[in-house]
Amino acid sequence: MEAVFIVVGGGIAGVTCAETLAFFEPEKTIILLSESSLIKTVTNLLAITRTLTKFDIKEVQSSEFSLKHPNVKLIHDTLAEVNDKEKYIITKTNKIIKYEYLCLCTGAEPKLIPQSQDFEEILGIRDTDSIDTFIKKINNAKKIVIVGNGGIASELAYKIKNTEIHWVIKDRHISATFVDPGAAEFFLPSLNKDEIQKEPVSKRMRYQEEDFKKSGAALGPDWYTNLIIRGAGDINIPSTVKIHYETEISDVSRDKKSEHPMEITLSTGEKIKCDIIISATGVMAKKLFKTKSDLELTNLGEIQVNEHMETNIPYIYAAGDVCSANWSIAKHWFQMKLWTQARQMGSYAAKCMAGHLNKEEVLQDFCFEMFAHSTKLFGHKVILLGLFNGQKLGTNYEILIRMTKGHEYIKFVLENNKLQGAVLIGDTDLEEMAENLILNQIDLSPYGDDILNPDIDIEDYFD
Ligand SMILES: Cc1cc2nc3c(=O)[nH]c(=O)nc-3n(C[C@H](O)[C@H](O)[C@H](O)COP(=O)(O)OP(=O)(O)OC[C@H]3O[C@@H](n4cnc5c(N)ncnc54)[C@H](O)[C@@H]3O)c2cc1C
Ligand SMILES: NC(=O)C1=CN([C@@H]2O[C@H](COP(=O)(O)OP(=O)(O)OC[C@H]3O[C@@H](n4cnc5c(N)ncnc54)[C@H](OP(=O)(O)O)[C@@H]3O)[C@@H](O)[C@H]2O)C=CC1
Repeated sequence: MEAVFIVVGGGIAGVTCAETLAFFEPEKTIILLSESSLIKTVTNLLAITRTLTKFDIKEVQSSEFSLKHPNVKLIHDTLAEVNDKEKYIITKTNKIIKYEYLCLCTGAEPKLIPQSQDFEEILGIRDTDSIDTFIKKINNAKKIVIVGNGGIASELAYKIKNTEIHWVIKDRHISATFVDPGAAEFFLPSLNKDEIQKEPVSKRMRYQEEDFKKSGAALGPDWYTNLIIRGAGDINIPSTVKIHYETEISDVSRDKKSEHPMEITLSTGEKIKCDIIISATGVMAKKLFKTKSDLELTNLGEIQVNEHMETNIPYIYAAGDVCSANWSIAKHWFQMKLWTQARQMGSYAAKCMAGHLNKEEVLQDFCFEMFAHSTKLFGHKVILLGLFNGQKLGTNYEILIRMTKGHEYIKFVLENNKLQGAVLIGDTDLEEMAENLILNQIDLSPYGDDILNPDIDIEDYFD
């Protein structure tokens, strides 16, 4: 078997890469090697600003995907080996497929706390398989521990019902991978769920893959939208979330006879009994295949790519969570393992491969000029732009904040009176202006603190 392009991985990076190739190279053969038969694609893509997009995620069967992209052949298999000398791959079922260009989009997997090796009660969340296991276990749990302080921990602490939750974090404030202490303070009231949630008792999964191998692609944004995550506690008693700040799990033990069989010991010495432990402690690149030549990796095992998403091995590209941007990056951009970036990288890698094939120069995509992330945390709309937490700025920056409890939290990060980043929580309607100010580096000294004065329409200044 042979193809001009082989894309490995059925996550958003791989699927977008294959779709983009299908668009630019409709006459060429493209193979998408995917472990699962459900394909997640993006629909209703809408640009909110130059760098922010809004979209829906749609799951389609492979047959539907093939109908839409007739020159993409879907193969359900696992990449086992790449012979980059003779340019072919070998799959787990011993298929040999020749390629001209190969793009590795094999994603990542949860990086669990070390004690997970000894206890099956320590769970990670990544794909539909892992969420199935989690739902089954949590349905019987009255007391749980969540460890980690990023996106997944924040979502779970907010979303889980009818359970006593102990949230163990290393930092002084919640959701530290995304926000500063001020924004964390803004979020805290949303965690105290003093009302009983009046949601339907249905436990329908958003992602139904009953007949297929489920493991694979990361769940991605809105994964819990139609998912009721309930523990075994009294339905009439709301969840409680106790946050254990500035501490880590130093030990885990099990006593099967106890009402709550697991016990964790924190670095502070405190002991907590619980039924399950969720380790939401980040991800590590998934690279379980062999290559003839050595792929250049970071010390975290991510595949290094240059400004054209090319690895060090000729004709092999990589995109999404598995890769690390190893180019001279723009001042206001940095990599985070996010859905949007995986999609952008997949699409850009496809353009680069097509450009390489046709000997055309491809300019780097504009999306790598400025970091932009739109999400929802604790029920609030959150937009993060540029160096939103003063990343890369050392101590030489100023912060302007405007906050209305329960309504909005706006933070501008300025260096030499120029906007470097922004946190916009709530319906602020400031994303377009903030984006322009960051991209154009307009001198804001004439406006002073008025830039965040709610009585002044800042946009008038720039008309
Ligand atoms: C619970 C959860 C919620 C999230 N929420 C958000 C959010 O709200 N916003 C956001 O921006 N990001 C979010 N993310 C992160 C986002 O989902 C990921 O960054 C993104 O999906 C990564 O896409 P990817 O295609 O690079 O990798 P993956 O989705 O991991 O896909 C990799 C694919 O490669 C396949 N694969 C691996 N090895 C092989 C092999 N050897 N052969 C064949 N196939 C292979 C895997 O099966 C998988 O299908 C969330 C992640 C999780 C887990
Ligand atoms: N709304 C969104 O945009 C969402 C995005 N995601 C993405 O999905 C991926 C997985 O999410 P998640 O697992 O939350 O990963 P994140 O990388 O977001 O967060 C991991 C957190 O765990 C902490 N941590 C790491 N190791 C330990 C340890 N041994 N003990 C205690 N804490 C530890 C990290 O702290 P430190 O950084 O100090 O090491 C960090 O606070 C990420 O790429 C994330 O960005 C997930 C859900 C929602």
